[in-house]
Amino acid sequence: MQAHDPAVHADPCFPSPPVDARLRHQPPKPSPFPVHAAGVSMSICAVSSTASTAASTSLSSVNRRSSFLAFRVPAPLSRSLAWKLSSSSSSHSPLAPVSAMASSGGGSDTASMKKKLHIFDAEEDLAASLGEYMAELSAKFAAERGAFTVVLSGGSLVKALRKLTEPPYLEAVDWSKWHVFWVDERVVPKDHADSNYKLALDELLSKVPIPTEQVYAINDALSAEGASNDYEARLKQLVRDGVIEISPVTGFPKFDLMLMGMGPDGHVASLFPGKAVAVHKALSKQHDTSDLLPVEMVSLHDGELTWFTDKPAVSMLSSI
Ligand SMILES: O=C(O)[C@H](O)[C@@H](O)[C@H](O)[C@H](O)COP(=O)(O)O
Repeated sequence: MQAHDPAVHADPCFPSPPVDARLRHQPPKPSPFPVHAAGVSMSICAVSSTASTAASTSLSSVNRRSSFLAFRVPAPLSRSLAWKLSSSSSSHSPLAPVSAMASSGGGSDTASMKKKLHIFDAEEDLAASLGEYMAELSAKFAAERGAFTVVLSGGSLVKALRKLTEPPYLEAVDWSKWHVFWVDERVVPKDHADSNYKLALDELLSKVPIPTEQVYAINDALSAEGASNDYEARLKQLVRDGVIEISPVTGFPKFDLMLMGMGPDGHVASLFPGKAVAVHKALSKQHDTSDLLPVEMVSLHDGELTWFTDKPAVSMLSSI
C-alpha cells in the first residue's frame, strides 16, 4: 500500500492527512535488548500534549515498503530514543532513580519539546509509574476538556498498562472519558493473536469500563487500504465532533497521549528506519567497540569482505 501524499489530500480538517494509513502483515519480532527483571526489555515513548505543543501527531513516513497503519512522526525523531519519553509524574514514581531532561537533538519542530528519561530497576516499577502517569493525565484532560484521547501501539507496552486495571485506578479513573486509538495495526482479524487490538483488549480494555463505542479498532472486514481509509474518515469525524483536537501549530490531529514502544532498530509505530544508518556505521573506519552492531562483528582472518548494496542503503556514505 502506498503512503498518502500530503499534497493530494487537502481537507479543511486536515491540511495534511492525519494518518499514514498503512497496515502491515509482519508478526512481532522478539526484542534482542538486554533483559530487565521480568525478562523483557522495554522502551516506551509517551508523548503527551501536557509536555509540549510538539506532541501533536505530525506525520511522515520513514519506510514506504512496510504496510501498516501509523501516525507519522517526523523522520529525524523516529530514529531517536531520547525524545520519546515525556512525563509529568516523576516525583511520585515509586522508583525513579534517574530523571534526566535532555536537550533537543531534533530539528526546529522539537525545539520546544521537553524530554525526560525515567529508568527503572524492574518492569514492575515501570508499570506502576506508567499507571500513575496515565491516571494523572486522564484526570487532567477529563477535567479540562471532557475527553481523554489515548493512542496505543502493540508490543510489551500493553502489558505495562496492567496497573490501571487494579485499585486504586480501576475505581478512580473516569473511564467514560477515554477514547482509545491505535498508532499501528496488523492486517488480521481482531481476534487474531497478532492483532494489537486483541492484545489491548486482553490486557486492558476488557478489564476497565471504557464505552465500547469509544474504542476505535480498525474495521477488519476491509482490505488494508480500505481499513486505513475508513480509519482516517473516522478520525476526521471525531475532529468535527470535538473529541480529537487539531494542533493550531501543525494542523495535524493532537491526541492527549500517544504511547509507543520502541523496537531494537529504533522503530516506533511500525515506522522502520532504512538501513543507511547501520551501513554507514558498519563501513565507517572508526568503530566504537562499546557500541558494535552485529554486522561490525563480522571479521575475517584472511580473505576479502564484499558488500552488495542498493543505493538507498549507502545514501549516508560521503564517499563510495
Ligand atoms: O505492533 C507493534 O509491534 C508495535 O506497534 C511496535 O511498534 C512495538 O511497539 C515495538 O516493536 C516495540 O515492541 P516491544 O516493546 O515488544 O519490544
